[in-house]
Amino acid sequence: MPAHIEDYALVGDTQTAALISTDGSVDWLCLPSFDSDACFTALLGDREHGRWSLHPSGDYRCTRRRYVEDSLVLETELSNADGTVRIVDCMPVRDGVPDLIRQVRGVSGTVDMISEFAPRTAYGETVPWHRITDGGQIRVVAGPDALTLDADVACEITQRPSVTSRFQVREGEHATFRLIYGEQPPEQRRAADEKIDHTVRWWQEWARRCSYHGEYRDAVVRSLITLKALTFAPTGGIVGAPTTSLPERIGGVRNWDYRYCWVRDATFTLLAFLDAGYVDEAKAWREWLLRATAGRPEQMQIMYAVNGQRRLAEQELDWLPGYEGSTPVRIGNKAAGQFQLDSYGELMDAFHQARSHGIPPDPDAWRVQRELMDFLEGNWREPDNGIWEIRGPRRQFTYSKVMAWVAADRAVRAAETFDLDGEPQRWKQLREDIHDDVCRHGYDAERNTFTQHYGTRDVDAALLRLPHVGFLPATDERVLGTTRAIEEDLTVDRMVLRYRTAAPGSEHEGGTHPVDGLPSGEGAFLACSFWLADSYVLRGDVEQGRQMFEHLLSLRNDVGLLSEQYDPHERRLLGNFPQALSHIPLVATAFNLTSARGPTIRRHGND
Ligand SMILES: OC[C@H]1O[C@H](O[C@H]2O[C@H](CO)[C@@H](O)[C@H](O)[C@H]2O)[C@H](O)[C@@H](O)[C@@H]1O
Repeated sequence: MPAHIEDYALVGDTQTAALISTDGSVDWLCLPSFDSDACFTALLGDREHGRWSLHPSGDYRCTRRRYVEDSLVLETELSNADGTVRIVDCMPVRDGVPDLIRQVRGVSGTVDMISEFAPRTAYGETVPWHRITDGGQIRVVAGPDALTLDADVACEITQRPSVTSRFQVREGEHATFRLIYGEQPPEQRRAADEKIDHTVRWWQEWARRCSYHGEYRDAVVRSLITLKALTFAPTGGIVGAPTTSLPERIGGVRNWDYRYCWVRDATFTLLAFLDAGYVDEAKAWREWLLRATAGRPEQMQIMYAVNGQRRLAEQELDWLPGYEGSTPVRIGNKAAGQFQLDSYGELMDAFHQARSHGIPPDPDAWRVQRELMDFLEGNWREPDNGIWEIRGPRRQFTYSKVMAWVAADRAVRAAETFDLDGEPQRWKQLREDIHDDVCRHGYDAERNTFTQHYGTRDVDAALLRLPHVGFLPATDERVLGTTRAIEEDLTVDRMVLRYRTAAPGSEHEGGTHPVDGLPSGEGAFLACSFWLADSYVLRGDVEQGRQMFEHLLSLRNDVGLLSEQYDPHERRLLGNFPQALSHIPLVATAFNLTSARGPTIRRHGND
C-alpha cells in the first residue's frame, strides 16, 4: 500500500523525477524521461510493482525530513531503538546518464539497515533479470531497459527477485548507493559525495537568482524549485506533474496522466518565472512552444509530450490496482485532441508578457501570433472543451470566451506597444464583439453572476480569473457578484471546488455528470482556491486574501509540496503530485500580497 500523497517528497534532475516516502521508499520513478515507463510503480499498486526501500531494521519512524536549504536534495531522518540515520537522496543534474544517489549517514548509535532494491520495468508489469557483474555491480535488464546499481555495501540477489543489502551504519559513517540508467562502469564513493555537493550547489545557485524577497520567500522559492524540477531541460517544456493517475477522489476514476506539457500550465509557469526574474527559463519555454506549435494554428494542440511530440494516445494499465484502489491507471492523455479556446488566450498573453519583460524578440513569435489571431477570428464562437477539459459534449464556456477576448486584447496591445505590423483595428472590433457576447450570454442578471457556460445558472471557479486577466475591474458589481456566487456554491471549508461535479441529492449524484461526462466527486481545486485569494487582494480586501493564502500554505506537506486538489473532509492531498498548476498560483499570490506597489497581477493586461 503506498503512503499518503503528502508523505512523498520529490527529487529530480530536470528530465525526470522520483517520489520518496517518509519511510524511505522510492515508489515512483520513470527513466530516462518524465514520460518514459516507470521502473518503480508501487505508488499505483504495491511493492510487487517495483520500489526501492531503504530503512533501519525493526520498528522505525521518520523523525525529521527536509530539503537541504534552497535545493532539491532531500534528507530523511529515520530512527529505531538503536539510533538514527539520515538518508540523503538526490538526482544529480544530468551530465550524461540519469542517476539516483541514496546515501545513508549515521547520525547516532549503530543502526542495522536494510535496502531492498526491487525494480519492475514497464510500469510494474515486467520482472527483470538480475545479475551481479564481475566488477560487483548489480545489473537489471528487461527488453530495452537496463539499470545498474552500485553500492559500497554487500548486496545479494534474493528470491522475489530483489537486491537486498543488510548493513550497519555507525555515527559518522556513510553507506552509498547509486542507481544508474543503462549499463555503466563502477564509480568511487568519493564521486557520489562530490555529486551530492555539486547538486546542492547547483540548486542553491539557481535559487539565489530569485528576485523575490518578500515575506513568503521560503514558500515561493520552494515552489519555484518545484517548477524548475518539472521543466524538461533539453527542450524547455514543462510537465503538469511528474505522476499519472493519482486520483482526484480516492477510489474514483478521475485519474489522469500529467507527465505532459500543457500550453495552459506552461504559460502560467512562464509568467511565474518571469515574475521571479528567471528569464532563461522563460526563453527556453518560448523556444519549446514555437517548435511545438509549428504548423497550422488549427493544428495547435493543448498539450504535447516534453520533446514536442503530438501523439499521446491514452491507454489503461490493467495490471495496476491503482492508488488506494483508484482505477483505471492511465498513461497518455486523450485531452490532447481537445479544442480548448482558453489556451489561445493564455498563449497570446504569455508572448505579450515575455515582450513586456524585455525578452529579446523572436521573429517567429509574432508571425505565429498573427496566425493564431486569424484562426481565432473564425473560431471563437465554436463550443469547446473548456479549461477543465470536460469529456462531455462541447459547450459555450464563458471562461473560454473571456480568454478569446484576452487573445484579442493582447494582440492589440502588442501591435500598439511594440509597433508590430498587424490589424489592431480589426482586433479591437473582435475584442468588443467577444466582450458583448460574454456579457450578454454568459451573465445571469437575476443572480448578478457570470455563469459556467451560456444558458446555465451554474457557476465555475475559472470565472474568478475575469478581473485577473483584465476583462473587468475587480470592483465591478458583476465581478463582485460572481465571487459571491462562487463562495456560496463552490466553497467547502474555505476551499474552492472548480465546479459542482454533482449537486448533493441531484439527479446526477452517483451518475455521470452532464457537463464533464464523468462520475461525480472530486476534491477542492488548489489553483482555484489561490485565485479566490487573488480576487480578495485585487479588490482591496488584502487581509482576507492573506488569511486565505496562509490557510493554503498550511496545506503544503512538510517539505512544501502541493498536489492538484485537497479533500477538506479527510484533510489530505489528492491528485497528481507535485502539481505545477498549484505551485504557480502560490507564487503569483505571494507576489500580489507582498508587492510594495500593491496588487500587481500580471495577467491584468497592464503593460
Ligand atoms: O478532470 C478532467 C481533466 O483533468 C486533467 O486536466 C486537468 O489538469 C490539467 C493539467 O494540470 C489542467 O490543465 C486542466 O485544466 C485540468 O482540468 C486531465 O489532464 C484531463 O485529461 C481530464 O479530462
